[in-house]
Amino acid sequence: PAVAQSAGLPEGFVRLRERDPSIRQDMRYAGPFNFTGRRVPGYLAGECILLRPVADALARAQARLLAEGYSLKVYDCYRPERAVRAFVAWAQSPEPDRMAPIFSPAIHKSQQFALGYIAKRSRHSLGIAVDVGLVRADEPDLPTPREAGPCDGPFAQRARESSLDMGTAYDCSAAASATAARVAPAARANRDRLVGALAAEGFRNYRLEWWHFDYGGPTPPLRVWDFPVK
Ligand SMILES: C[C@@H](N)C(=O)N[C@H](C)C(=O)O
Ligand SMILES: [Zn+2]
Repeated sequence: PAVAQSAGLPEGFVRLRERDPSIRQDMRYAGPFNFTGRRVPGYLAGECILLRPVADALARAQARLLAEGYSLKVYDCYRPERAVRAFVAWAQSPEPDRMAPIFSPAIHKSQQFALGYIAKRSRHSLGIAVDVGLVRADEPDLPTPREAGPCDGPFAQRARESSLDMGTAYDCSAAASATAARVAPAARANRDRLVGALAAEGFRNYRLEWWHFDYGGPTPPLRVWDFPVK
């Protein structure tokens, strides 16, 4: 269904909450529980913003999943370009990586871009990419975690973000995050369900990250954006 222009956003963008309030949101870069350990520049609010056709496609995938007892949960959507610049500065800074034991147990932050876990020209800044996980539709909304064990460790010790085991926690810079990596059978089934529901609506998964999807359907002309998330 058509929705009115989202107030304060450039034409063509919509707040996902207005398009589909049933999709859960835990926008990690708007607070300190992410790999940088700080709120990321450009995120003034924990709001998922996307180009309208992308939000529409996500809402269709959500309808598909709700019918099976599952729900989507988004962690990042449109990403201002200044946030990407902040990721580059973070990776290059000599400051110790306090969050490494949680988000990147085996790699140094200076390797993040070369290994493909963060992009210098991210499709998130075009408004067509989404970081999204799967939860059970009947599980209570979990608060943003404040601490956690290693993201590729045992399910019970990882960040508490879903009752479903996805094989790693969100934003885990580790080999087990690759969508086709060998993971427990339940996690394999959960990844397959997520990829299947999104692929059916035009999203392509990024092979190194089970949670990252780019929309491949028709959109308005694409460009890099830097308006703040609010
Ligand atoms: C940083 C992570 N959440 C992510 O989105 N990675 C891809 C590669 C990106 O930065 O576009
Ligand atoms: Zn992503």
